[in-house]
Amino acid sequence: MTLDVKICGLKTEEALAAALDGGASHIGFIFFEKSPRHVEPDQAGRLREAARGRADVVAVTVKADDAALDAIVAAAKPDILQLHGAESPERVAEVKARYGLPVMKAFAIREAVDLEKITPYRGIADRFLFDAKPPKGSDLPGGNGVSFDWELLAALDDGVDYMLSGGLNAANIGAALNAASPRAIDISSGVERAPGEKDPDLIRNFFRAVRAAREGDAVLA
Ligand SMILES: O=C(O)c1ccccc1NCC(=O)[C@H](O)[C@H](O)COP(=O)(O)O
Repeated sequence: MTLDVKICGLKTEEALAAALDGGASHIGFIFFEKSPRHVEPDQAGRLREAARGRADVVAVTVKADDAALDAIVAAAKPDILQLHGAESPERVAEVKARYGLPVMKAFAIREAVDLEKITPYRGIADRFLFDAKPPKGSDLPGGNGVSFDWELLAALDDGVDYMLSGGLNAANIGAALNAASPRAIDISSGVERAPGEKDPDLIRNFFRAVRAAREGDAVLA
């Protein structure tokens, strides 16, 4: 089985190159002003060119309105829209129809009941992203570097396509892949030297750890 790997919150050509050379299937740009990873649509539009034909570009937004999404889609030309706020199933359907792009809907998970929240989104969202709940006081709905109990994901049926996210890093990715069987993983803080500052060496190290955990999977070899 292939494993998609998304490196999220990229802001520099150097970090982007490390992600693409490492074998990232997805790269994420954050459009959320309070985030240390925030990029303007034009900046993302310039950076995304390096990913063309190599990785899918994911635009991460939080309850963005049409005007904001119009600007992001026009400039950054994403392949996928990640909705990381409290967007309703109707809003997810509306966004999909408006842009003709696949939508990945994020959910914050702490306990089993949180996974039930995906039910009305099934058949609407193209993929789910399961992240941890933000710690108290955090301004960010994502990118907090905290993980949740991966064992909870065992309760999902095989039809649920999800990206495992939240607090992943080179030290825990082996345990995460053992606990759950995701088709996709996502990392941000775990490859940063400081909030919002991606470290190319940490990105390379993460890919090495993923490969080691998967014992030479062909997709990442
Ligand atoms: O990363 C952010 O700053 C962010 C801000 C607002 C909404 C979403 C955000 N990140 C979304 C992601 O997909 C992150 O990769 C995900 O939350 C995992 O982050 P981390 O726990 O730091 O690996």
